[in-house]
Amino acid sequence: MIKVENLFYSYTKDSKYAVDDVNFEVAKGEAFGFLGPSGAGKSTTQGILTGLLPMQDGLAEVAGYNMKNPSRKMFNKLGVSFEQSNVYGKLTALENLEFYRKLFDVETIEPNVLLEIVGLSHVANKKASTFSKGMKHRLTFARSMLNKPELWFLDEPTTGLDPAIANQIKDVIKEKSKEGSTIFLTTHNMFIADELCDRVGFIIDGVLKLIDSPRNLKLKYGQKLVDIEYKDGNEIKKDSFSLIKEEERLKLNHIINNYEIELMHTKEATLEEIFIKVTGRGLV
Ligand SMILES: Nc1ncnc2c1ncn2[C@@H]1O[C@H](COP(=O)(O)OP(=O)(O)OP(=O)(O)O)[C@@H](O)[C@H]1O
Repeated sequence: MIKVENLFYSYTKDSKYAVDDVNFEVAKGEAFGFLGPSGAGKSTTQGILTGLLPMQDGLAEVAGYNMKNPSRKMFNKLGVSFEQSNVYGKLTALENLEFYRKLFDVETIEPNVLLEIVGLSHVANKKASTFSKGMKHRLTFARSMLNKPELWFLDEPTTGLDPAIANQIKDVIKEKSKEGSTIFLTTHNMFIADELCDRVGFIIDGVLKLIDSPRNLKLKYGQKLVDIEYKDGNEIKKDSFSLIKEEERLKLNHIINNYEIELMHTKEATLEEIFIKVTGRGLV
């Protein structure tokens, strides 16, 4: 669904690249996450793939269209929900969706249905200018679903939303993913990436450092640890052991056999820890 080869982009049109020789593919039906800190090149890549930024160097194919020469028809297949996306303040939530609906040549979803999904039904007839940032965000998200997109671009889909709404949005994304939509999601939130994505790419300073599934990354880079709390006389002791190192496993066995265990659980490496291991930098 997306094919990117040797993609470069420079805002200054020199050798200072915001996207620096990036290569990846996203298969149909896959949920792919672009993970990186602020300024890594996520939005720039997404901008090129959605036609907001012109192609400079390399190859980018999106939904079968070459981005050197994208066709208007391509937008019938895409859904785009970016943080800075426009909603018209003078129009109501419903009018906004009705307006955008007319831009598509394909079958669209009833705006009222979408407002229900994103929890904005009660303000359907209120002007968008009166909305909070989170509400505008949800309206943009609803707009991005109008044309039942085959390929859905989501930029920080849950940032700035209260936890209940964020969960609702995550559920919608999971549902669409199950139904077979291809998702290209950019975020610096590793929990979102871990929860929603089949594969993630780590990008930093415009360079895509590695791509793999969250599970493989955890197996490859994570060190399985067991945290344990146990009673030693009247004292509660805490310890942490690696399941990989023989010596530590023996110590763990010794504690299990000789002490009363209060609490014990395994701990996986998080994507954030792996990101730091791979790139030497954090996600913020
Ligand atoms: N319009 C612009 N003009 C000049 N430089 C820009 C412009 N937009 C982005 N950049 C630079 O390009 C690089 C990549 O930025 P980009 O916005 O793609 O990062 P990002 O990973 O999306 O960050 P964020 O998570 O903050 O959105 C950064 O060094 C940024 O300063």
